[in-house]
Amino acid sequence: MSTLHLNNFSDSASQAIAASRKTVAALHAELPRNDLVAWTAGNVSQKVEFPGAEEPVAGVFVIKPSGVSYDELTAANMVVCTLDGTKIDDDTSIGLSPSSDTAAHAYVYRNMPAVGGVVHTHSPYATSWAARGEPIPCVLTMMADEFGGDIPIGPFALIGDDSIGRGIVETLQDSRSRAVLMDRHGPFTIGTDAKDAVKAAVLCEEVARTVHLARAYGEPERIAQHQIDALYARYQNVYGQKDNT
Ligand SMILES: O=C(CO)[C@@H](O)[C@H](O)COP(=O)(O)O
Repeated sequence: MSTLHLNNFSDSASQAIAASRKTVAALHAELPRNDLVAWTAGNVSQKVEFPGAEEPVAGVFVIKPSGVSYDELTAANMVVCTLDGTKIDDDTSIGLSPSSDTAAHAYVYRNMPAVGGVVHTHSPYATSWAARGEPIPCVLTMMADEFGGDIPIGPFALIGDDSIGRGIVETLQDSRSRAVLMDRHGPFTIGTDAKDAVKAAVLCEEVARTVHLARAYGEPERIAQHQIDALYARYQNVYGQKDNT
């Protein structure tokens, strides 16, 4: 744990961290609710950036503690880490370790500045594609909309250091996809914030399941590239509500 304490941040930064802890705790409930995880095997994080120079670090991220039941997750036991993955003194117990995927989340935040949220699950259909080391081909309009093409496979990597994070960044940095299936491991998704990354995790599992079911009756055909491009452009720019605030 670093010697940095929550008290070292300004009131506005502390409030932003507190709001993120609340958000991230609540979003973890979406993982079991959408059948994306077994037991405690999945995690959500969100980055909090401090644009001014007055804070002790440029940013932190909030992530769940490792191996704690989703029912027991609250804002108060969300762990706060600096962007190198070190837990700060966040008023949680000194023995409460962050998720075992913390180094992977930290690497993504350090190397993909536009990413504000990261999610990892072992959702069963997406993980079955990962187990085969097979990308999910873009055979559904929802895939073109949300992922802009195939959902790629990332390299095989061991948990515990930067390896998984490096694999995620290498695979997604030049891709439109917000999901990567780490080889023989499972999906990691990214978003502008934690909610956006959770949405990508839910939709990744949905398309993994649907394409799997379709393949029981034959090989579905990939959508033509120009149609994928048109679908992606429309969905990214027109779909949903405009934020007028
Ligand atoms: O891949 C694995 C375990 O097989 C990890 O992703 C863990 O399942 C994450 O659990 P937490 O440490 O986040 O509770």
